[in-house]
Amino acid sequence: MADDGLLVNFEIPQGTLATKSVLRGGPWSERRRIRQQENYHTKKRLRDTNTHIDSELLEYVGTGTNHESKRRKTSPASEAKVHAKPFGGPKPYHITASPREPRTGAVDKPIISSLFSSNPESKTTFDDKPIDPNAEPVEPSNAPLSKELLNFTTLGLTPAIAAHLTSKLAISAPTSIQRAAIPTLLNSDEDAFIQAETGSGKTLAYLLPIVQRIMALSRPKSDAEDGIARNSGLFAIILAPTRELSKQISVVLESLLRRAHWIVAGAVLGGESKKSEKARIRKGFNILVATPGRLADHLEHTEALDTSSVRWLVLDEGDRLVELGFEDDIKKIISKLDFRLHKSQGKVLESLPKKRVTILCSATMRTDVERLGTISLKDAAHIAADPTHTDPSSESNPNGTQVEKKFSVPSQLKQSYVIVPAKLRLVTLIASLKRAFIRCKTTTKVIVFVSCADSVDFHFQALTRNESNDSTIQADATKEAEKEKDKWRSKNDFKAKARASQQPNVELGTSANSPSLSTDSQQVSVFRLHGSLQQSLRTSTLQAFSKSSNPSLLLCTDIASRGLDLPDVDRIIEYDPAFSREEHLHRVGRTARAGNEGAATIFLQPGCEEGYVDVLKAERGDLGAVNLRGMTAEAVLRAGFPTVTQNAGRPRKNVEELQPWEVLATDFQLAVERWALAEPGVLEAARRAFQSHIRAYATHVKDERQWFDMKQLHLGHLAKAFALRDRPGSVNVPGLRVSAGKVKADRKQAGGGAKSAKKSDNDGQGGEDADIAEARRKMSRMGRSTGGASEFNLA
Ligand SMILES: Nc1ncnc2c1ncn2[C@@H]1O[C@H](COP(=O)(O)OP(=O)(O)OP(=O)(O)O)[C@@H](O)[C@H]1O
Repeated sequence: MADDGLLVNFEIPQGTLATKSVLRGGPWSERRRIRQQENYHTKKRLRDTNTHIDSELLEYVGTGTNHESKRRKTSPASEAKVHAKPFGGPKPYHITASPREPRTGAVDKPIISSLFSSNPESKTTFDDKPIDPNAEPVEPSNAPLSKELLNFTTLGLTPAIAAHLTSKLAISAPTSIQRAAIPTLLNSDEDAFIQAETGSGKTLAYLLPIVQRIMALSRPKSDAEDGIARNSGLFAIILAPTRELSKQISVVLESLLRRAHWIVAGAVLGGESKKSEKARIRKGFNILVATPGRLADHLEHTEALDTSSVRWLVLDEGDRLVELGFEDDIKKIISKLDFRLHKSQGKVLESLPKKRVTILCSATMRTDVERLGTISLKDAAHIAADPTHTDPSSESNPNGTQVEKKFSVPSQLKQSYVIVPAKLRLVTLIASLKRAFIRCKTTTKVIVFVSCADSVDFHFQALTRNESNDSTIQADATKEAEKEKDKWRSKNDFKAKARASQQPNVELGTSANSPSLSTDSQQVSVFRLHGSLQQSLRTSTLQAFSKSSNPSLLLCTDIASRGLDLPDVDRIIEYDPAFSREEHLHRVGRTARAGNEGAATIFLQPGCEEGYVDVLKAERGDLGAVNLRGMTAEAVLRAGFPTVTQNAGRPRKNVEELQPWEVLATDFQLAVERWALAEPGVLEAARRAFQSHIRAYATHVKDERQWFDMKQLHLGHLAKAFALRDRPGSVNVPGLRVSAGKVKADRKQAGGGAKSAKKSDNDGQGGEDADIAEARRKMSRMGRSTGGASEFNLA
């Protein structure tokens, strides 16, 4: 029926695993002979059931070596449980090995447990109502408006710029936020706070008025003649939190300036040589895009950087700027700009604002943005996409402007949540990716968000592993298990720890093909991205993902959640839920941009995490009935691991060859587990990922810990999702890949929400510390000591 690797769906005849009789009396050699005979017959009976049981499992459930059976106090039958209540489907029986408490002095043995047993039940009731195919499609909320009704010239842009937008950028009508922002920024010198949902075109909303007003400063009389030059002064500074986002803004700006080649824009982003940046600054820029740290540095040390004529300071992704700890840099920048403007006594430049205008941009609104507003804005206008859309929770910010607390996802986004027991997470992820790539006819791009860099690396390896080695690995499984035992024996060896910490990572590229997701007719490429990669790699990886003509998957941390405008992304999978609701909104906002369609799926575990479904429902309001669906893991697995008859693309096979989805999923899981066991580098990556994942889990913002509660995590089950057969308590990977300073910044970055939650805590002690302490407690229970990996590899 099945090959060697399968361990589910076989029936165990009564008495197969009967308890052994206890032998007393007689010579010891006779007792030993009888026990050996009994072992032999037990093995034979199991073989005679006409089923194939995974050999590793067989050994584990009690027919292993004499050494093992001698060592055990409990009988084999008491360790093997026969579960008559499987996960969904017909009622096959599963044999699972129940985890045992570690014995002092004994070598821990790997645990192989069935995927489909002992899983917690979901309390969520799923709406089985099929989607009405004739239902009216939902109007996109971030799409351009009808060009018959409105175009850019009616908003006050010059015909030349409007024509350039149409011919070079294929943009002919403004979006709602552009309709609201462009006239205000063209005609007034007030500070502004631009708030609109993801993918609504906020970048052009502030760039277009700035470019037009600089172009109007001194137009060239003819095409042959230039107006202002690059050394005429720096008029606008745009700050963005990440280098990726700054680069992206630079690209959009450059494309606009093709219409005004005499205006020169540049970028100082860090990660490049300061010397070459200084040389470019000396030549002069009219518009500068920068990351705050690098700009503050240049303002301090580069004399040639003259900011006396700066008339715009744009803070893009304001909340992220604060979250990443740039508040002090921004204060420094603002005070330097104020001082130099004061010294120049505000040179009058016709068409430019009389004073410096600060524009703060964000898709979400929270305390961080309000604080940044207090630092940077004065009497700011609040520009929202739809001014009629006010929320009862709106309140005044410290500048007296009305701010909208409510923020939602683009209306056309199709959202779903899957309730997945911890053990099934990996196979369900694979199933949902297989489904996404097989279903699509054209190039599709999927982004999978996970909580930490180590988890990105492990899943990248798992998805790109060479499956053709699986059979060799299976044949060598016993040998590898022995090797593994040796490694476990030496795990307390200091030298081994030191060696491991010196080479914590296998050499990994940032892109590769995925045999697990590819089919005969289409290759799927996988990319990985996180903050621990070198900047040049990050840039090239993003470019390669954007330009890839294959169906592609980007595995990443929240480093890719903000502002990035990657083309053709059709699906977001939040494999690990975001640390805060705002972050979740930014993540799902990488799809369904500018009126395009998109889908987003979040993985939640049964138990307290299911409470998050209400947050999703509240987020969608009335549209939830159409655009929010709940699914069981079983439904996703059935779709992703289809039996032969379900798989319409392949020729129909004999009935005997049909394999249920549970078997295919188990097959996949066992293959990944064996692969991890067989390769020491991979095993370490899996353990590291598991460890970092748990630590990262503790950084959910305080308000959301009712749904993401460390105490309710089942570590043993979770370990299976990282292909580990280890007892959680024995996972203790020493060594950190990032420096302490970087980790501090990373924690700030990824746990920013937690940080703000802590601030809002009245007693200031707050849940963050308590939860991190809980993570530590859990980890120390897991590993007795945290073994140097005392921080999160989050970035
Ligand atoms: N008027 C328009 N018509 C069509 N497409 C547009 C228009 N304005 C912007 N876009 C496109 O919409 C996409 C999203 O724009 P942008 O990155 O500025 O969104 P955003 O609001 O800043 O999103 P986020 O909050 O995620 O950063 C870009 O690909 C951009 O080219």
